[in-house]
Amino acid sequence: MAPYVPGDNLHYGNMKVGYSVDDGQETTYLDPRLPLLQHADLKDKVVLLRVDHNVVKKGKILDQYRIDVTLATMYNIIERGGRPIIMTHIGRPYDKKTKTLTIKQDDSVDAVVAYLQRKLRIKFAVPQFHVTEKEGIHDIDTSINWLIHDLRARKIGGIYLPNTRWFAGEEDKGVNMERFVVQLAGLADVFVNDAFGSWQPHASTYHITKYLPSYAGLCMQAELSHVREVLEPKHPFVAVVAGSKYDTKIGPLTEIYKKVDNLILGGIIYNTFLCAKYNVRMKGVEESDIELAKGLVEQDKLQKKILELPMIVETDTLAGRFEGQFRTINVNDFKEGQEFGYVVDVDPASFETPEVRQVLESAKTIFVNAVMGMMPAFWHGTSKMDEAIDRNTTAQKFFGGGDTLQEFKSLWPGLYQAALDSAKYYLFTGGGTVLKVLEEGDPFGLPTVRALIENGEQYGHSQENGRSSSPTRM
Ligand SMILES: Nc1ncnc2c1ncn2[C@@H]1O[C@H](COP(=O)(O)OP(=O)(O)OP(=O)(O)O)[C@@H](O)[C@H]1O
Ligand SMILES: O=C(O)[C@H](O)COP(=O)(O)O
Repeated sequence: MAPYVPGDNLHYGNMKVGYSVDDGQETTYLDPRLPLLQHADLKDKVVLLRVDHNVVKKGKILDQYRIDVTLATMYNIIERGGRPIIMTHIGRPYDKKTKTLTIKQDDSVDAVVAYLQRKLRIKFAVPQFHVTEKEGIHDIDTSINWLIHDLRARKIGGIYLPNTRWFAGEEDKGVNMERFVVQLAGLADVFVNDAFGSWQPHASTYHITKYLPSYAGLCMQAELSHVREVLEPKHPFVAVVAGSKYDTKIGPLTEIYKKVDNLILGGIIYNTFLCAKYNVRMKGVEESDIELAKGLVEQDKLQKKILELPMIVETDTLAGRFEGQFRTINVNDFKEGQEFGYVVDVDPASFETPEVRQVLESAKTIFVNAVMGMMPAFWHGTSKMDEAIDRNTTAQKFFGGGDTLQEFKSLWPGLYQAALDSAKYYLFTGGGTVLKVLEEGDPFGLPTVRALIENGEQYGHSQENGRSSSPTRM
């Protein structure tokens, strides 16, 4: 952010009446081809803003961080005369296997809208559209024009669309997608993408840029700048990749493997790796995923970068943590062909082995995506991991991901609060996105960011063609 320089009319004699304080934002450098929100003409424009407010679980917000970091963009849009229509996805309501879309109130944007209304003291309207069973919403019908009329007339502060993944076209690649994108584009004059965490090229994150002048929001810009520190890490570099989103995270793993000095796996990703490596089977781990993990096992045979957490927790039921129904098993005792129940956590003792301690204590950069165990019952491994990582006071520590941040906050509230202000920590809104950047080797190669750059070139409003060709100061 450039310092505020008062104009002549703000000087009375020798007295200065306007001044700015340091906003604490460091100078950041972005690809000059990226069109920035600051350069968009927003006056009286309806602005379609895509955010990643995917923070709702069972209808409740667990950690509002992902919302808070987009407030600056909302403020910027409104302050410069823009009228916002906001949209986010929540959860994964489309089941790829059964090809059905389930709309549950628990995945609605209502909790987010209530939070924003409390925080900003402005009114948001949430339009309702016709829902087809198992297929979701097919059309944005023209009833929304009433709301847009009120938005332009400033009777409401903003419109918040229903969960983007409730629309049949969001994840589709054919006619449904085209129809949805055209309807979305028809609502607004300008598109702003502030959803760093939503890297998947869907209708509302990617295809929309074909139809509207598009810009990167302020949260997106900050995250793209910081991701360089993970891309060009100080070594030794340790990455922890865990959680449940095996389908979107296994791809990046083989590339990340090349960049790290050590890789620690947890969650379903670790289970799948163990099944492939030791030829054992665990409940809930798909055969097709085990096949995919074999490449990683082969890769590790020579380089041995994957640091095994030896003690893991097996349970008979996924319903909770019930005495007598879960136990610790040791990877070193595995025998080929063995079959286990659900493996749902890493035993905290795994973080006390000399090898794991040494790797975590000597690291200069640590990146953590996701949690070690199935939440909320099996939090013990994650808690110990957070503690072990914090013991390293010299490393740069990066945490990224919706659940990652939520659990960090609920397990270690004091540490989480300190991390927000610490130069040694940075919290990314998207963990999967950082993995994708590590895979691509370039933050501006993310499909959603590339789409903004291409849009800037198409409409001639990239920074290069616009205000500045020098690196941008935020
Ligand atoms: N062993 C396990 N079995 C089942 N679920 C697990 C297991 N380990 C972790 N999980 C679940 O994984 C989820 C977190 O993984 P996920 O990949 O969504 O991470 P994230 O932090 O949200 O990152 P991102 O922002 O990239 O999605 C949690 O809901 C947790 O309960
Ligand atoms: O929570 C996340 O990681 C982001 O919101 C992206 O969600 P997705 O992996 O379901 O696209």
